[in-house]
Amino acid sequence: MTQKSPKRYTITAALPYANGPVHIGHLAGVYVPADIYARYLRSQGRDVLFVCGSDEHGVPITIRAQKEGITPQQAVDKYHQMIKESFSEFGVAFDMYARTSNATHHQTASDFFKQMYEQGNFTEQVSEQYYDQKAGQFLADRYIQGTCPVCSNPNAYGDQCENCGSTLSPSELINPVSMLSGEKPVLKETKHWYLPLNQYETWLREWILQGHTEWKPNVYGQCKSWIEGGLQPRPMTRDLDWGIPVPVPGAEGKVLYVWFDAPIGYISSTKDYFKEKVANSTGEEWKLYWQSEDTRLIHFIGKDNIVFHCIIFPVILKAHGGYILPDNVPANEFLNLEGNKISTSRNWAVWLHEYLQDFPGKQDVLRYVLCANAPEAKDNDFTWKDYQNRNNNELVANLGNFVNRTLVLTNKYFRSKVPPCNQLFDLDKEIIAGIQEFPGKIAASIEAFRFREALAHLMDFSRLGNKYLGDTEPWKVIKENEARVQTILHISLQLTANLAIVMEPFLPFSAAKLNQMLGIQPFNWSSAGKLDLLPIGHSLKEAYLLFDKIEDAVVEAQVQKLLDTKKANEAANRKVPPAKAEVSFDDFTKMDIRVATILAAEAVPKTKKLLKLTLDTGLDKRTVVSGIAEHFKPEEIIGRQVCLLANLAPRDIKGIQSQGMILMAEDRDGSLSFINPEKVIINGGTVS
Ligand SMILES: Nc1ncnc2c1ncn2[C@@H]1O[C@H](COP(=O)(O)OP(=O)(O)OP(=O)(O)O)[C@@H](O)[C@H]1O
Ligand SMILES: [Zn+2]
Repeated sequence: MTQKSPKRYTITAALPYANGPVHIGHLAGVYVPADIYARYLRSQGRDVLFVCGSDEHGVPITIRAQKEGITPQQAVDKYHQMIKESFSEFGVAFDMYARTSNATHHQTASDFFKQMYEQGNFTEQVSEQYYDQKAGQFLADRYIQGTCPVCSNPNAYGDQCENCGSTLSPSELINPVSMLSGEKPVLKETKHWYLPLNQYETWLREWILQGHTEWKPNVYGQCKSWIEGGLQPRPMTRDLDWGIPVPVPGAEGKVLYVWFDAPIGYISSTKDYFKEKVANSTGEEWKLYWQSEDTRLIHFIGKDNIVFHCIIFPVILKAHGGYILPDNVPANEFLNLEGNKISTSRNWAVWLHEYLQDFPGKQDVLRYVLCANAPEAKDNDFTWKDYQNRNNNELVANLGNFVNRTLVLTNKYFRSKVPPCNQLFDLDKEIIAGIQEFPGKIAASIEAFRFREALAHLMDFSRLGNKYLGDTEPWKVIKENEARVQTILHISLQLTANLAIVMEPFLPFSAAKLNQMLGIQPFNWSSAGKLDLLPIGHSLKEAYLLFDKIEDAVVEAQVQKLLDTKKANEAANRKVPPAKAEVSFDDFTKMDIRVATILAAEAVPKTKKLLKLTLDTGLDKRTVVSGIAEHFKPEEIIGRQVCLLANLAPRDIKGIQSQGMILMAEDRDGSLSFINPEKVIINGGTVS
């Protein structure tokens, strides 16, 4: 049950997997909402610990390392550093960003497992698994390739066929082959430790289905379908050499399942925080954030992590004992990019580190767009056009415009000193009521994890300010009634100072700039709604624009980058042409294929594709017209040896008689390559 006023908050954001950089899907799904929530609670003066770190174990890391010819540790070092830096530059204000390959985590996860083992929380089960005798190693599903039983794709993996999308198990693959050695793997018995989820079904029903009806419908619905679908025991160990060794007898060569150790990473990260960042830590403070009933634990994740955070990790915590359980898991659905699923392997993403490079100083624009369009209830699409529109029409035209007009007019009429508030009319009282009400509305939406709604209220708050200036027209009134303008700008300035408070969780960089222009130290949320944040006579600092317009060319360049990716992907996916019908050996021997040398080459006038070649075939000198002009310049190919189909019936091409055809191979991108002997052969040498 949600506690009304917890003493402290532990906020976790999904551990990013360290086999690639962070993209906008991760940000919109997890890190932007988590950061807004943590910043908001801090501004409320609550005791908050916001932890994250890199998830560095598991099979995909070992596969990537093998592909790149480096060790798994080198692979995770590279991405951990990159992810950590880009989060920090983007303003994600973690208290701690740790990593699961470090000593604190290994110890914590290992102790966790050991205690559960000793308490008898696991069941042991022996099963047959594929084993590579040459490599001396059991094979994770991803390490086995074979023919898909569904579509006959020869390169299906042990867990999945990427051609037809079928979920597979290794035993279903036809002709399985180990990706480590290329050998045929054998079945061998292996023992694993299972978490008997089925034994927790009644408890999960009570705890979630009855006790947490307030969870988001997408989260509650997924939990319900998992629980009602019948929970099965899940192995918590793997046969692998990268990870945390299973700390029990008879488990040599086995490591903890990555989804056993990763969520414990939140606890290790908390320990690291006190160890590394708090002077004179007793080493015990982390317990308050994980074991004290008056702490509220919130997990921010994307939808594919729901089962791990709502079912498996809570069962682990419950079985271990002594830990609090998540109070809420406000998981988001997925963000897509320009109509397609974001994908690291297909490079279909806007990468955070590239965005930071391409759009320096524009962290808040991306934070704004990702929150305004967050996939809170259903999958959503990011487009560059929408990014540009939201910047130009909302941040520039609404928020930036109001702040700028207020500051510029105050400078112009009152030499940047906060003017007094004089007689109030109904119009002014409405705005004052707005200043008093909006912060509470925004807060309520944030507390309910409705970040899009909160941001919409924030923009309405600023819109109220713009409307006020539009309705009162201080630039006209100044000529006859300076006292009236004093009041208008006084109220507008108080609204601006309030905006700086409520903006901070969403747009921290802009809030800091605004505070600086206002010449004030940041106020916290308890001051929001007040009408005297800026004292009369207080001097403002120089004003500049909070947001700039983004031009078409800038977003077009980003769209072009994606189009280039699409092209490259299409080329990479181009299939080899299907096999032709069978021919007899006699048919083959009818073809007279020979080595020849190009003596001369010239473009065929009025054509784009054709070159006229003169060849020495050993038998004669002859002319061949070839469609390779788009791939080779005449001067490049003179002197080359080629293979020629010499007895092809002559053909008239653009008025030139072509006597034969040279052989070319086509690559996946459509580029051509000559077929020629590996060493120089006499002209006329036969090919068979
Ligand atoms: N497109 C997306 N939209 C929303 N959330 C996402 C998206 N992609 C990943 N996430 C979430 O981000 C968090 C971290 O993701 P993780 O590092 O595990 O990558 P992933 O899910 O393997 O993504 P990818 O395959 O794109 O690298 C997870 O909670 C995940 O649910
Ligand atoms: Zn298939």
